Amino acid sequence: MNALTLPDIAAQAARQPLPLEWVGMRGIALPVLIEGQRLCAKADAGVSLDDGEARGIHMSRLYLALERLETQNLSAGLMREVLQAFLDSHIGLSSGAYLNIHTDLMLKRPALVSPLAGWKTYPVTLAAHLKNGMFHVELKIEVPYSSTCPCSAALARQLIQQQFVDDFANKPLQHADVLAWLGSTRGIVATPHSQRSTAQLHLHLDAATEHLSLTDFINQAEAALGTAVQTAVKRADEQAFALANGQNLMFCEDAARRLNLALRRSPGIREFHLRVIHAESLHAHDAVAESRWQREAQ
Ligand SMILES: Nc1nc2c(ncn2[C@@H]2O[C@H](COP(=O)(O)OP(=O)(O)OP(=O)(O)O)[C@@H](O)[C@H]2O)c(=O)[nH]1
Repeated sequence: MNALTLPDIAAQAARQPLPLEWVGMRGIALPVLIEGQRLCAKADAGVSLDDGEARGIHMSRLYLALERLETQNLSAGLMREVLQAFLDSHIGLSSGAYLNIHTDLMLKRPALVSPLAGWKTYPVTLAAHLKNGMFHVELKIEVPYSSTCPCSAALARQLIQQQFVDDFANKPLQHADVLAWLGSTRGIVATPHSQRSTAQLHLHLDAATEHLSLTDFINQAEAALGTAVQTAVKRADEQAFALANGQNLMFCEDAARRLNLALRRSPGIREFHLRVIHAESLHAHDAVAESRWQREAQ
């Protein structure tokens, strides 16, 4: 039997004629290049099946069109090229093409004070579609950070004041005594609660953006929050981190507002939806805030 005699079920007529919105493959293993970094990714590739009479799409054509993602830096333009290849290989069958790339971006981050550095991963999804000639690309990034509760900090300060009143009642204040007291556990009888938190950024990018810098978006988000989680840490770094947390006390609402204001200044974004999740240590549930923004039409 040769290739010409292989049965081609996809070319048959559908038994139950009906168009389908999305047909393709999910979770295709694929090495991709992002900002020069070779990353292990999973791709979802699909097209619409507009011709309800057609039995099936041609999965292998979508699969093979992904090949160019192995050798070229991932960009909006490259994703558009791949989507166009999906459509070109499904003329008469499909008017919409879809491509999602899921990966973990790895960034080496310096310590706050010491000359150390270490790696952090940031889950990333790039989702693009090309439909009736309209191209659309979105980027989802998760950024971990630390948040310290401002209310808890104020309550702790009040207890520290009360302890000071108790310990120094009716005593003349001596600089050395106060300094020693501040350095003792009595000088910090209560501590505010803080928690590892996550910002989920869902960015709708300008379709014309050629240079896609995920690192820039992550850096902007971390700078706005001021309390990025650390990698390699010595005591000097931990002390600097404690200071950063003390200087950036935040409810989830504060974090959402900070990110909103930073991202709307960021070039290349035309719309976003963000969610911050504070995995509370005070509660067994999370504190969550969401925010949206859309650039006004010019
Ligand atoms: N459409 C479709 N194909 C599937 C599915 N599951 C597995 N396949 C297989 O995917 C393989 C590739 O499909 P095609 O791209 O049409 O393969 P082909 O006919 O050899 O390639 P072309 O000549 O380019 O059409 C076939 O062997 C299908 O049986 C499915 O659920 N739907």
